[in-house]
Amino acid sequence: MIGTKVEDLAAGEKTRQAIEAARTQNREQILSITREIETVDVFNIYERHHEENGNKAYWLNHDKETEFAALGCCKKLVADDDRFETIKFSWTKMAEEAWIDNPFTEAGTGLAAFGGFAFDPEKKTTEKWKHFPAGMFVLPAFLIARHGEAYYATMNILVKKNDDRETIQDKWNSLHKLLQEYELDGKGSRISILAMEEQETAQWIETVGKAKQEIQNGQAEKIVLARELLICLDKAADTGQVVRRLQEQQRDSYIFAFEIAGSCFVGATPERLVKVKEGEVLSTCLAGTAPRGKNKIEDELIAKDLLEDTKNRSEHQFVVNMIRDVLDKYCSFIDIPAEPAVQRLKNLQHLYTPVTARLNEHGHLLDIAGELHPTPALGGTPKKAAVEFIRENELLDRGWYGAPVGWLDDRGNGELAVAIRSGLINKEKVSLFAGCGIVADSDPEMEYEETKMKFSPMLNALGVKK
Ligand SMILES: C=C(O[C@H]1C=CC=C(C(=O)O)[C@@H]1O)C(=O)O
Ligand SMILES: [Mg+2]
Repeated sequence: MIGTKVEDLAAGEKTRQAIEAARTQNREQILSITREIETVDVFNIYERHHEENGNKAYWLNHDKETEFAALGCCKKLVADDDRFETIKFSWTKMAEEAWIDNPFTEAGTGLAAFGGFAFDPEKKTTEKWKHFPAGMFVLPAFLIARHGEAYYATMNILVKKNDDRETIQDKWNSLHKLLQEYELDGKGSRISILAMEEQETAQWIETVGKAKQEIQNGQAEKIVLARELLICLDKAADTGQVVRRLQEQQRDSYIFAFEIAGSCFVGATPERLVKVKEGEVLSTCLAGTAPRGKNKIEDELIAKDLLEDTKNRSEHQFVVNMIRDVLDKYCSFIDIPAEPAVQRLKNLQHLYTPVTARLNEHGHLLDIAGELHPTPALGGTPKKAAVEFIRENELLDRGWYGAPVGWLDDRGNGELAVAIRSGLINKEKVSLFAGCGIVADSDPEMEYEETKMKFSPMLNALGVKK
């Protein structure tokens, strides 16, 4: 692994500088070393890695070009108030101060952090989300990454004042060892569901009626309401298996998993919030839903109806308008097609409008994310009124559901997806979440059916057939 021989890393200039700085400044320094490695199974590494009460994360972007296994924790950034700004500030500072030995320019190599945000920091949090704060990004101890056909390993280490070259070489050697150990094939056991319980179905439908009333009274134009499905398994879920099934079944989605002290937030989302790559900005408007047909012709007819349906089109247009307004502040050359297209997923179809733009000089991914979140695909319009309605009326704690998750690197590159089609796994207890956009002419029963479709990807990943 990592070539045929273990490189003498300690001889590197950055290593020397980090050790020297730790001594002279008498404080810990972050040292980050990246090298290209031979082909590995990134997911297998994620699946097999285990640290009691530790952190790990997995990310596979929707076009399958970027894949990360982020293992352990070198440094954790946590934020409460002003969370997007706080994370941006602390991440930028950390990146500036770190000693980074990364010979590659590819976005996502070198120093990169993984994490996300809670949907609404002002909502009272419940016990089950206790490990998922308002904002949290982790600089992993080890990062195994695939960018296209190239594979990289990164070690992030806190160099203390008494550390020497040997300490650093030992840690690098342990990364080698870990990669060798994980070269085995991983297959887990099956899980079965003991009980499944919808949370307050009748009340949920009532809340949809209340949201419609709010809209008819002119307090809001759109409000997204979510509901929760509680599942009890016969044994603690094999979260690796769940991720593996999501990968196999949800081919056009972002696959993510954030495991923190035994709790795992996992999902397969089709919705990009924002991506920045060398100043190029990509965002996605995704709202408006219909089922898949039984065959090609039925699929086409449903898609045509979806494109012509005024209720779904209005749901969608709120998202397009808001994303345009936010990007206008931070970008130039904004390109948004006038009409949506249809995006087909395994279990449903969505109205979809891709957005591209060029980031202005001082704009940052987290500035855009902070203003976009929640877009009217997850919050509503206007944002403030919708979020307040959700806070007061929704009977569940969304935690990280519906909020941005993803990664950031030290050069302003990164990607955040909207964490939908997801669930929180706490051993044998699982909470799945699904929501839908309520507009003036929503039918509560139909909205309920729509959320049912949106549970399918996670139910299938848990091994439940619809
Ligand atoms: C809130 C969810 O979906 C959003 C994204 C796409 C389509 C949506 C809709 O048509 O209602 C929702 O706005 C969810 O899947 O939990
Ligand atoms: Mg909808």
